[in-house]
Amino acid sequence: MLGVWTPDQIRAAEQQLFARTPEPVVMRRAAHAVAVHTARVLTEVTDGVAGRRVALLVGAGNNGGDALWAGAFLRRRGVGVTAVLLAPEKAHAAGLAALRRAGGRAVPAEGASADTSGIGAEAADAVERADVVIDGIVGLSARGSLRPTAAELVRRVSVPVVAVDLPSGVDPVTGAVDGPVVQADLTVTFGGRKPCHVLGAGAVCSGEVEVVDIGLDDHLPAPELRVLRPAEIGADWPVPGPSDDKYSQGVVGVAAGSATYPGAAVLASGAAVQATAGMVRYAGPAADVVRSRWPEVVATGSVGDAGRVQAWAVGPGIGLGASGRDVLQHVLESGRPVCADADSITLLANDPTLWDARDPDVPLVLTPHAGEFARLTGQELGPDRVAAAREVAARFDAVVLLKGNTTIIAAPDGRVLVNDAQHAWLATAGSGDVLTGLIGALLASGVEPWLACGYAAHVHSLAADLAAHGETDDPTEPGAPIGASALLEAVPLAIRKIRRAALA
Ligand SMILES: NC(=O)C1=CN([C@@H]2O[C@H](COP(=O)(O)OP(=O)(O)OC[C@H]3O[C@@H](n4cnc5c(N)ncnc54)[C@H](O)[C@@H]3O)[C@@H](O)[C@H]2O)[C@@H](O)CC1
Ligand SMILES: [K+]
Repeated sequence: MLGVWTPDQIRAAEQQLFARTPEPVVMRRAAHAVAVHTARVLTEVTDGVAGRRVALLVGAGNNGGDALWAGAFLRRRGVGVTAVLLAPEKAHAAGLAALRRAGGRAVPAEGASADTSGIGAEAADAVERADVVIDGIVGLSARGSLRPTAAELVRRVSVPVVAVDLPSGVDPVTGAVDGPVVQADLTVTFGGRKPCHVLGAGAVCSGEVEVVDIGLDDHLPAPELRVLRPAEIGADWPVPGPSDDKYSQGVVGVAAGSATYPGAAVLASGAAVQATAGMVRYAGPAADVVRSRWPEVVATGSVGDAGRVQAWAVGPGIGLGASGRDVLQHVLESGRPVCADADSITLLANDPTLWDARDPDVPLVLTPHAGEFARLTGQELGPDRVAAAREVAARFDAVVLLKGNTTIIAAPDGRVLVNDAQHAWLATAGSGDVLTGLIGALLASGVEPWLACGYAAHVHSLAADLAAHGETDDPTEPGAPIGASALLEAVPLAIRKIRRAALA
């Protein structure tokens, strides 16, 4: 797993490091890495380093200091470097001196200009003629989006941007963006990923993220968030072994859909079929439709007749009436792990006595989208989705998978996984039903619920990406919209892909 640490965790570790290694030494390490990566980007876009031009956007703090020192290192490789100072009187003194000693220039961002923007002519010229821009406007101490002068400079950038630590304008803790922001091609960060690199708009604005070792590792506590690597999901994805039979791999029960709306039943059952090789039982009024689409599913009319299962996936399309409530109650009373989605979340929100049906020792997974989350908690979801998911996981003693372009998976003990889809192809009717089936199947196979959600979320978003790109299988090519059936069809491709990653 990749760790993600909050700015507070990083700052505390940094203080411990500074007790042993002086701050300027650490900053030079950080800045040197920025310079090395910028040189790589320069080579990619201009086929060379010496004689190329780099503009540094420099704010008031140490983030700007990193940029200035990176500029000094680039000067040594023959790059023409101009620092554009957003707060000239507050610019990092040692970094600025290092840049000047190395032959770099520094100009104020504001000054007499040819237009009404207030951007000085030299600053405008530096940004517009640069081959690569380094964003050192603001880092870990960022508050809010870019201020007007910085925003105006950033608006003029039309070349690749290397962000120091994080793209300026994103909230370091939540990844939220509510105004002008830097869109980086590459973010060079220090010691470990920060939440803004993996959450929401921040993840998009970060571009590629390079983590540089500056000696913080020994001082970092357990990470606040974690991101699963495809290879580890692939290595752990349940597949049959020589001694397995259909029962030993886990039987999943699917309680979804209705006679009028059988789609949810077909999709959730199909996802369970595609996810693992054991057995899928369907229980509900769409039994005939499910059987005709998925002949391998053992389908019955009601949960009472379903037979033994190792886990239940319940909710999509079961309705909010008495029959849906009965289904949910039966499933919760079964003493088996349950993935409760869609209508079951609303049913739980409408009737809190349903919580009494649950055996507290048996894992429960809740998979709300923002609307269901608000119903369940009685309050709207704010920008800090991680804190919200963690709080609700603890409150309901359940694993909470909060849906969105960035999926947050919180366990009751506070562990949080993040899955950033990096695309929006999953925004299609029925995709949630597929996710429910995937999670149910993994629970039945005995995968720990928090990980089961992480595995399912990853395969779900990967399958959508593969389906959208069809035969090209190339995410840099334009994709085409998909429906949930195409998503479902791509699930085996996605599983093969992560299993292949595990072999590499
Ligand atoms: N934490 C670490 O381990 C290390 C941190 N380093 C660098 O230090 C940075 C943090 O430095 P600082 O704490 O000095 O803070 P920043 O450089 O992030 O911010 C400096 C100042 O900018 C102002 N500011 C906040 N939001 C703003 C906005 N939206 N627009 C304009 N100005 C804004 C604030 O008043 C703040 O004091 C990191 O991001 C990283 O680049 C590195 O030098 C190496 C080690
Ligand atoms: K920055």
